[in-house]
Amino acid sequence: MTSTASAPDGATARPAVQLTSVTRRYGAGVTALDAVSLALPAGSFTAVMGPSGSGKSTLLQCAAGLDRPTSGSVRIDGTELTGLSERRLTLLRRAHIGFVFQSFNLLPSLTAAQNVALPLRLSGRRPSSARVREALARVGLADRAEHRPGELSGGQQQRVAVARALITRPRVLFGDEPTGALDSTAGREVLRLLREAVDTDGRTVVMVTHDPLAASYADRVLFLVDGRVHGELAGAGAERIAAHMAGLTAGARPDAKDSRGGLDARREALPC
Ligand SMILES: Nc1ncnc2c1ncn2[C@@H]1O[C@H](COP(=O)(O)OP(=O)(O)OP(=O)(O)O)[C@@H](O)[C@H]1O
Repeated sequence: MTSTASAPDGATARPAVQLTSVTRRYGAGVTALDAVSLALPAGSFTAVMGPSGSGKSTLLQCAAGLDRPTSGSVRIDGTELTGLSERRLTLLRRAHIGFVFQSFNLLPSLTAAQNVALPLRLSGRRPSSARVREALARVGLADRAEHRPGELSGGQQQRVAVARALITRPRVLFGDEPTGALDSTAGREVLRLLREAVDTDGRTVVMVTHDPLAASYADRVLFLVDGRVHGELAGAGAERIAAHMAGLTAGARPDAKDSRGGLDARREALPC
């Protein structure tokens, strides 16, 4: 199944993320992704849901260039990832991709400011302290710049991770269960920041989640079952998303296409 959507403003644009017939096999027996095709417009927020083992993390890892598909094509903003050398792939990831993990992945010996500056330093750039301060202020942590991760709450650490992921102004921000280790208040704050990155800065966000409430922050939810895209919801609230998930895990196949009110016009399918 090819899953596509129009750009939020209705204009036809090059997708920020495009997978064409991506298959990822592990050994002979496991097909984690099975010929997945999708196109995510720039400036969109997509959530990926599905039962455990359905291939969500594999999809994210392949789309972000952290894993290589067995076959198929992955493009970020038009650049083909498959076939790039490790070095070119690393450079592309540093320049164009941000990643937020469930477990924050901050370096414990560095301050919040140093953690946020790290991606730019790894790219050989020397970030100005003003830019780092601004990134921390954006996530509400201007006064915590000199604190180390161990001195911050989980929610604060994840907000540092969001600032770190956004400081390079990436084309695409991938989140693998970014709220999975947080309480609901801290999780909402992180989701608000992701939403703001899309709405204010035009970033593209792709987030794996098990939580229907988290998924409801997205413009669109893609559902995976057995390594295949198995429908989507656009502009749906948490209840509707939860009902859809319940149908999937119960083996039912609810109507895949759904949308709500004013969002309809922005969800027209495009050729992939
Ligand atoms: N390195 C690996 N070696 C072998 N099989 C793997 C490997 N990584 C993932 N798999 C298998 O691929 C399938 C998809 O895994 P994946 O982690 O992408 O699923 P998921 O939907 O993210 O699951 P969960 O919600 O439980 O995190 C599973 O059957 C898993 O066991």
